[in-house]
Amino acid sequence: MPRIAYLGPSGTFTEQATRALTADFDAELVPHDDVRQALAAVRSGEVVAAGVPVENSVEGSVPATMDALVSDEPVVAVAETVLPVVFDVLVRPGTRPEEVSTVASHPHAIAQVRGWLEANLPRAEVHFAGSTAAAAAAVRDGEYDAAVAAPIAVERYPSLERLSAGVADVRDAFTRFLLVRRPSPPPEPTGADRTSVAAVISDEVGTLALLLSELTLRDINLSRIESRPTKDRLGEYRFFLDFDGHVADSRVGDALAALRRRCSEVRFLGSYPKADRAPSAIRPSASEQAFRASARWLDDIRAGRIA
Ligand SMILES: O=C(O)C(=O)Cc1ccccc1
Repeated sequence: MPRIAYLGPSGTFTEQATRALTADFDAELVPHDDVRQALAAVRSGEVVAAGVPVENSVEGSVPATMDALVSDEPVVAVAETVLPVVFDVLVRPGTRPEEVSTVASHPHAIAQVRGWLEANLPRAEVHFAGSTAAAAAAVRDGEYDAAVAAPIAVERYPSLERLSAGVADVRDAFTRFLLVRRPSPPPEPTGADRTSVAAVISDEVGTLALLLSELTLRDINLSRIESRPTKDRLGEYRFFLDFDGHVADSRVGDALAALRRRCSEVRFLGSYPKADRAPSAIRPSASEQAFRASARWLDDIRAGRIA
């Protein structure tokens, strides 16, 4: 049975997402304390893949995941899923709100319940944990008084109870998760795919604008752009781009080759079916057919076949 790592311990949103991402086959899910360790297990071959949180509709990207994706040996995403995110606030049985002096969770969870905490636990000191379930385990162990956790956590930590359920400052928040593995041929194109890359650009006038133009010119819809310092030099940034299309699509392959020429470093982070399965709208001039026809036309010219 394939072993698949996830950001644990048991009871995280990432566990829920990883179960959804591996629903089609039997897998043994292995919790890891942070994303870096989960990806290290992928890189070493200890597991075949890992489920990791990547971005949230309220709080944006998960920086630990961005950094872990581009450090060390290459890894690629092969699938994504999106989960709605609402939280439970868990306490040891009998704890009353006025007795809660510390509350812990993953930074992304805390960011999404700040308003609720101010209104309901205004005196509680906030602590960050490696994951929502790590916070629940710490409450069980008496380290903190309350945890902001995923709805599945109360089943995994039966010695805790809900102080409040369905907590979220912003209704309809979603988090996107990726299933990541060692490089292998990407999944077949579906017509509704996403491609992720990380590119380091040189510190010259207009480089970012030119990079983006390479996508625009080919009708490629950008769904995310995020920068993180390369950590090598002050002012040097790596841009994480997610855009519609599959590396097997001519327009995407063409754009990737252009990025490779323009950037000092480009890391391909995968082409995989979009969770919403929504096909992207492409003008006829950027269709596969148009790209292939124009390539044939050029080949003909080069071979002296001019009609
Ligand atoms: O800690 C978790 O449960 C995670 O999976 C990370 C996370 C945190 C907050 C919202 C979504 C995912």
